[in-house]
Amino acid sequence: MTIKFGLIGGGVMGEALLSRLIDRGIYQPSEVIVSEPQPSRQSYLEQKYAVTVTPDNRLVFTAATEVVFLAVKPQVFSAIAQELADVIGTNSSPLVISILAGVPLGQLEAGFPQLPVIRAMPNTPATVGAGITAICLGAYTHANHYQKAQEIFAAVGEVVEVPENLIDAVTGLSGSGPAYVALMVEALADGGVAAGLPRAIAYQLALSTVLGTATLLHETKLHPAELKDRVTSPGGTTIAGIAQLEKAGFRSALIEAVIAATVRSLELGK
Ligand SMILES: NC(=O)C1=CN([C@@H]2O[C@H](COP(=O)(O)OP(=O)(O)OC[C@H]3O[C@@H](n4cnc5c(N)ncnc54)[C@H](OP(=O)(O)O)[C@@H]3O)[C@@H](O)[C@H]2O)C=CC1
Ligand SMILES: O=C(O)[C@@H]1CCC=N1
Repeated sequence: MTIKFGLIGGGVMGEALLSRLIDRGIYQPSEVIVSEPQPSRQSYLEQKYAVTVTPDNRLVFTAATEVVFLAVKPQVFSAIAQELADVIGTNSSPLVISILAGVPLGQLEAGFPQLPVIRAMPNTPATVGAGITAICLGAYTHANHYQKAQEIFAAVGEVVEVPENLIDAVTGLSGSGPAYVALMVEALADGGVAAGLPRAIAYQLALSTVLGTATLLHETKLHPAELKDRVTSPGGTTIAGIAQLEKAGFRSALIEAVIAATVRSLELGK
């Protein structure tokens, strides 16, 4: 069968995408080739997904007819672009999709001259199909490339299109955001333990509270401030907790976290 989808970098995000694309039948395992340097990781991916795995990025690039998906760390992008330089144009001009934080379309298009390129920023809930991905389109893309990227990222959650000048902010918010939320769940559970709850129950309560609140906001479209007001009884427990959060700069900490991650994303592209 023809190899249609090539994945360069079979790490956390590469595997998240790969597993859902195969699960959803968007690509058959026989249509996929993955390059990955680590032998233990190679055999893991080969056994789990029945795809072809190789250490050879050039082979992936030349074999894939539809899409080459870049899921390596931004720091190795230049080395990979150099490694692929003389095979670009020797295959069927695949759509290149990059999820590399910070690496701008300009650099991607310089690395893959004349090829359609899409820069994207997914997030780790993609692993369970609950991700959100922002995409921006390069200069050589057409409607069919946009549709292909939509199809691929819809397999792992929601998709939004943004102009490229917003993608670093997307990275600071939803790309990095799962770590902030995980930290919050952990800290809430710690608070429960400090207040006397057993660890397992504290964790269950913390996780369910975050999940339930997100579902409630999502389904009712309530404004977060409105939900906060509904929980907060006059002279009650919640306002006592909120006063403490405000004293500790909770909102400001989150705002500054998103800004710092956005700035770091911009730095990664320099
Ligand atoms: N993690 C996240 O939440 C998100 C990450 N991203 C972006 O996704 C990209 C990948 O991140 P993530 O999956 O977390 O990172 P990982 O380190 O888990 O995955 C990168 C993979 O690429 C492999 N690799 C390293 N060098 C090469 C090479 N020269 N050729 C081929 N493969 C190579 C690594 O192997 P080895 O381990 O042996 O070095 C590893 O398996 C990054 O650019 C990141 O900015 C985007 C959105 C969210
Ligand atoms: O931390 C990072 O750089 C990557 C990009 C977004 C999430 N993880």
